[in-house]
Amino acid sequence: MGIEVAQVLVADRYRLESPIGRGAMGEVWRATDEVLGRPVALKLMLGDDSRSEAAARFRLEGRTAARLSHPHVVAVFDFGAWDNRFYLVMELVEGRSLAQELSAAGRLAPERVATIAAQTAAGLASAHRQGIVHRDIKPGNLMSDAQGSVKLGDFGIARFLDDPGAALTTAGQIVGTSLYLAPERALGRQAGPASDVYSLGCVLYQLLTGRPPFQADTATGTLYLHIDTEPVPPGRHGVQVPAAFESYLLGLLAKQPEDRPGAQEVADWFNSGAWRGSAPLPVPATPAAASAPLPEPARPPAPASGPGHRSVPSHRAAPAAHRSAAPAHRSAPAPHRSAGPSYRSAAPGPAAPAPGALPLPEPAPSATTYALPPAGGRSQGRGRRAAAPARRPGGAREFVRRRPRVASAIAGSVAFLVCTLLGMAWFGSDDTGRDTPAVESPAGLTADGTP
Ligand SMILES: Nc1ncnc2c1ncn2[C@@H]1O[C@H](COP(=O)(O)OP(=O)(O)OP(=O)(O)O)[C@@H](O)[C@H]1O
Repeated sequence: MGIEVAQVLVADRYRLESPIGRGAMGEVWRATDEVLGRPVALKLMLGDDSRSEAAARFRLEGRTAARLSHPHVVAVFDFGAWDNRFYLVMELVEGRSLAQELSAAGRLAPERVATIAAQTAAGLASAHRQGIVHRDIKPGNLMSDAQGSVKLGDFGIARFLDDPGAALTTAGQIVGTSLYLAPERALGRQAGPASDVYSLGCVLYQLLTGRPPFQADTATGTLYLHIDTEPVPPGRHGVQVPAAFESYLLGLLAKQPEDRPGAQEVADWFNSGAWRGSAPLPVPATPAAASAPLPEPARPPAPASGPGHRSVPSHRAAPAAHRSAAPAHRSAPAPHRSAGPSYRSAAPGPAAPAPGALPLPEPAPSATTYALPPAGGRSQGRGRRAAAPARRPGGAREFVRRRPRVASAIAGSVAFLVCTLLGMAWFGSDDTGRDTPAVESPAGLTADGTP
């Protein structure tokens, strides 16, 4: 469905020059705006069904990007229909995507990744301030211009926080790329700004190490890894990354959205140069963290498990992994961030040397829609089994810390039950008690323990 003849004039204004590339929804052309006499990028929707999801994505992308004006967001100039197809006219980014940059280099030096982090986070923060969640942060959607400046593009599956209905997500489906999908989204919850920050963390991790933090051999398996497996610290992949950079990066990958810094905070931190710090960021005490063994690498998971395997990501799953393994600051409570000191307090130090050449990373898949496995299903054992080793025993204390109200309600119920039983025992010898109706405990059990 490509344009066969170049030099086509779209909407009497945009002259198509040469194709740049093609994504799932459209083909992007280098074109000239004949009215303003400037080069532009023109995305032409594939197919001609203006009622299709692609059309909705196109409209959404136009509407979304039109709200934004930021040096690190690809500007959108125009949107319309021509020859039964929608088109979107954008700022032409003369350069390449970070996916291409990564493919060429294998992995990028910390200095470059820090610059990318600061710029992308700044672009993201501007979207978040407008109430827009991008939802598809990945290397292919980050473009680098001739000066190496990064621009965030492709708002085709973005979501307006004030208009959830605008998101192109069918109930029970998750839109995005599994390699970069935040745990809360893998669990079927709505994306928020923190979900973008998590995705950015995945991208930065991949740029530094040449591999994404989580990857199984199926998309669903990857989702489970996001939910309950701790990322391997980048340094353990043989990459020389300043300690402050590494621990901050792991903070972006916190399982709980509230434990991640905001996009503007990320931009400020990287801009400050704090990432060069040679000491890890101060963290709250989690004794097991420093010496914890490496979690199971997020690599080819074990074969599918048999019946009875719990395949549905439960909301309890994430905290279980959250409290395990390496990056201790992940367990920091939210105020840790809002007060601002910890992530930024590491003094700038000498930059680590750039890593040498390494094997090429695996190509990133394109945006995909996933359906969550049905509750109680058992077909997704592969990723789940790979994820399982990340769980650690001894979660009661952490549960109390994270869910104090639930914990105190449980404790109250138990105390009530114990008192009731003690009372029964105390007065049990009295025969008058035989006519007393059974007392029902909060747990729904009678005093003699029968339902
Ligand atoms: N404004 C732009 N300037 C220059 N190149 C662009 C621009 N927008 C997109 N491209 C390039 O055009 C190609 C296709 O982009 P497009 O956004 O359609 O798809 P994608 O992001 O690669 O995949 P998908 O949309 O399926 O996730 C990519 O190589 C991208 O880098």
